[in-house]
Amino acid sequence: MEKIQELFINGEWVKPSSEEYLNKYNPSTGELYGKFAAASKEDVDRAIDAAYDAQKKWEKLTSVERSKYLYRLIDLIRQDRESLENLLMDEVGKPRKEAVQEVDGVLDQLQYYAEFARKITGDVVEGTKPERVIFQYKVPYGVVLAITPWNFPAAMIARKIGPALITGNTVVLKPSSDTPFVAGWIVEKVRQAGFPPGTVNLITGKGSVIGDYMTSHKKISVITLTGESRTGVQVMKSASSIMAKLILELGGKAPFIVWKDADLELAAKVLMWAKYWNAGQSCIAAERLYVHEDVYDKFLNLFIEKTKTLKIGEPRTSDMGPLINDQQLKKVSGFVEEAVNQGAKILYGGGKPQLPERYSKGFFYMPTILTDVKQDMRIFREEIFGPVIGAMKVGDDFDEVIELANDSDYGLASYLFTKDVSLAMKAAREIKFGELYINMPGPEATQGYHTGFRMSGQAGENSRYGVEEYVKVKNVYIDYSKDPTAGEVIPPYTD
Ligand SMILES: NC(=O)C1=CN([C@@H]2O[C@H](COP(=O)(O)OP(=O)(O)OC[C@H]3O[C@@H](n4cnc5c(N)ncnc54)[C@H](OP(=O)(O)O)[C@@H]3O)[C@@H](O)[C@H]2O)C=CC1
Ligand SMILES: O=C(O)[C@H](O)CO
Repeated sequence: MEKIQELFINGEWVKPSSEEYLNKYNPSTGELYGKFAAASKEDVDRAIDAAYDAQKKWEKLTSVERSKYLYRLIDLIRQDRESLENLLMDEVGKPRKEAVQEVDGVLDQLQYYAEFARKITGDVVEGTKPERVIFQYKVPYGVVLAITPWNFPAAMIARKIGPALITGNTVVLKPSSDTPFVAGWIVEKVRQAGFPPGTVNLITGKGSVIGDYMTSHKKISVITLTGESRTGVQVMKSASSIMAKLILELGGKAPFIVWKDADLELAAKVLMWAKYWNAGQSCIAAERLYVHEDVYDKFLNLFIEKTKTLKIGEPRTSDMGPLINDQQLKKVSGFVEEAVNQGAKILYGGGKPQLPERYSKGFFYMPTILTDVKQDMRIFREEIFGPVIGAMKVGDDFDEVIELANDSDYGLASYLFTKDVSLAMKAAREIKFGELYINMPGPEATQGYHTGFRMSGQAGENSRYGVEEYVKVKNVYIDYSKDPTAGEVIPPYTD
């Protein structure tokens, strides 16, 4: 039976008022996978109105009462996790192990935020006189517009609705048009968990069509977007008209630095994760390889040998699946062609893999390694978001390597492999990236603050800092003396 994803507004599954639906294609086969609702502006208004009205009641619950809904949601997801794993393999093309890992991440994040009950505390600060006091309350903003990407579609939703809900905000969720069914699956669990109507609403549809309307809607107080940097720029422009609080988790261009004293086996193994996890479709993926000249050839040969062991194909029986859609496939192959035209050389991969007929129309691309890449090539400047990496040989000047790493419009994740503690601490100080992984793989931990410099976004998610992004500090001043104006400078001043 054809899969259809409807909208979820004020506690009910509803059809789009336009009766219009958009197509979603299976990335492994290129075949039509299902259809999802194309919400109209009227649908958006109804969803935001529902969230706005529900929020007034939701914030009056205690955080413990709100957390009980989250714990019920966690149980419902855990009980039915296999169907979400299957959906991630089908809708995103994720290999089984990564689908299991993502559902673990959903549960871990929701648990982390539910445990913030009773921990969202304000302050009581002394006033300017003995009988004055200032109460600093941490209060919810109101309605949160959560806009999510397709690459970790379930985990990115959990990372937004978790902190938004526990702090007393309500949510309108706009998922990627590449993963509407994962979003629908999670929202159905929200419904089963008994969240009050309007607490969480689902609006599907093209961001390019309804995005500006949603992000300039007067009843929206917070916009949390995970997506491309150019989308973040567009959202900033549109949201400026309502001065919404922005949480922007955007693109990455992670440098992966292998120093002359590195454990090469460890670095190569970690690079297998940092480059091929989710077929390289990750904001923290290694996107630029800088290897010390003394170990360059040895390390690249080691990495190529490991890359050759990867099984490419359909998600349930392979190590690496397809890219998400045909547009991404064209974009990734374009980076490789352009780099070769500019003088880079392909050491391994390039082009589509040979696959059985059923998958021949899937959006697959070979793991690809290039050498002789230059710092000014587009493959080193812009986010590839695929299983492709260019390598550059670097000399013995570590300051220069830090400069090369920081020379990027992006500043999210970075990686360094060295046994020299002083070099590692120097990089920790001088690298201008939100995350530096030293001699280890990622991904970011729920208790780590996931944030980036420059075009990688602003504010951040996860950790207690991520929770604080969803509350505003409200200051209430009280003077309980007999004469609150005693000694104050109050006109008139002249007799
Ligand atoms: N920093 C981080 O933590 C992470 C960052 N990312 C980044 O996300 C990107 C990949 O995700 P992808 O989904 O392709 O990113 P996109 O920017 O294409 O889309 C992200 C979301 O924004 C929506 N959108 C698109 N245009 C607008 C608009 N004008 N107004 C409002 N919303 C809009 C999209 O809807 P629609 O699909 O309908 O276009 C989608 O829901 C990569 O750049 C990656 O680095 C991914 C994961 C984590
Ligand atoms: O890297 C990403 O794309 C997400 O933050 C998952 O780690």
